Amino acid sequence: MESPRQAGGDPAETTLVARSREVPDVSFRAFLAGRGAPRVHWAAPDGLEVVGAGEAARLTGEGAERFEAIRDAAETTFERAGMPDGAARPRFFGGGAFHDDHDPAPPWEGFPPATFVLPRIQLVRTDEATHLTVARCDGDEAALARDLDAAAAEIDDLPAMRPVGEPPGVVASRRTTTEAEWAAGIEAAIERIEQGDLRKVVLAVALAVTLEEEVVVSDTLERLRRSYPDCFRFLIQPSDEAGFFGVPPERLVRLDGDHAETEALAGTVARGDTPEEDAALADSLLDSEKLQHEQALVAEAIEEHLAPLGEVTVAEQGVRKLATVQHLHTPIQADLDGDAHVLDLVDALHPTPAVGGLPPETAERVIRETETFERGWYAAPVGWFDASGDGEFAVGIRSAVAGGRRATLFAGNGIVADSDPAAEWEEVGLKLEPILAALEREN
Ligand SMILES: C=C(O[C@H]1C=CC=C(C(=O)O)[C@@H]1O)C(=O)O
Repeated sequence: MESPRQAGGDPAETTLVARSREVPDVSFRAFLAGRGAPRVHWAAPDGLEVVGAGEAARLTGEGAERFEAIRDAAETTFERAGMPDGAARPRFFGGGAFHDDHDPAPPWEGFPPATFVLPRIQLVRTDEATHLTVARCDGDEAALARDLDAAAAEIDDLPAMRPVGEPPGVVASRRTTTEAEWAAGIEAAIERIEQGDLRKVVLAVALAVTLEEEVVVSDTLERLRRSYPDCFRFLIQPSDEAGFFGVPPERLVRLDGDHAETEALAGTVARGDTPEEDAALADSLLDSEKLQHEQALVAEAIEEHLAPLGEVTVAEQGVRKLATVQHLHTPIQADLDGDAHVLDLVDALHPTPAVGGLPPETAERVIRETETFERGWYAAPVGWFDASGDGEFAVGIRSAVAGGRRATLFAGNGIVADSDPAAEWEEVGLKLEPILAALEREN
């Protein structure tokens, strides 16, 4: 495995310093628009919203131990740091690819198997206040004080609101898998399930979209806020060429001290056109043996992975309603026995059978053999961690990678013994629809 790298040199030889101050609330998209890559945007359903730009430190890892290596390097980076705490504390933002041996070929240029950036400038909004935090990795406190003054002056000049521009418009869109290939893949997976060497696999499609004009990814994300109000929103933009963004309804894990929260989200039906139809569809979701099985495998696997780490509590199952689909949803919590870093939990949980399958190794092999596109960071962990190892990660679904006049959207479905290829083809369409709509112009 390649060892993790840090901008500015070896983590052991850098001194991270950071400083913060409260600032007036400004438009986070205006902040992003005025700065080059790398850029990040993170918004969680609990109200935390962060934008960051520039790179005080970057950690990159490869191979099966990519997250462990990043955790170790981050601990060294933070060891000698003098830093703000509370909401304004510096955070590393990033994630990894679905497969740990990912090769960053197009459209994934700039997205290695795992990478995290600690931004030079970070703006954090909570329910209470907005804070500006600046960071450097050369230990130069005097320069840091000047950075903070300069960044605060720039923030002062930003507008409180920024209108969302026109969508780029869609010229053409094409699934990179034909319906016949899709059906053949599903039938082959079902055969393996019937033979007994596979229990479930999540197979996905990519939708390649050609845009009329260059996409402004942060505006696209803002448009999606309306269709996905209670979801995560993220943007990871390592270069000006491409940004990975999404509105995942699914938390991979959140760690706060020794308390971890996650969830099993799987099993899908459409939304109804009327409240009655919607409720009937929700009932059919709850009553479906197939969909209950699909989700139970996810809940059981999560429980199994967390059980050795502490006491696990599984809450009651409910229905999670989104713009075009509704899912079975079970919140899961764990009170951990020992000290853990959120990246340890990411490592233990990814990929859950909501995006991979069971047994995990067989499912990953089937995914590689069947899918006709590169998953890249789709369906993989994306989020942040701080100096104490706390953090939060979403599962990078309901997502796309976009830059210039090109976007690639992704969506996948859990396949079990009684899956029907035609119904599954339609279901991926429902999952792709909101992001596609955020790129389209109204006629
Ligand atoms: C893999 C995806 O969704 C997962 C999460 C919820 C429901 C799913 C399903 O019903 O198949 C998937 O497991 C995706 O949106 O790309």
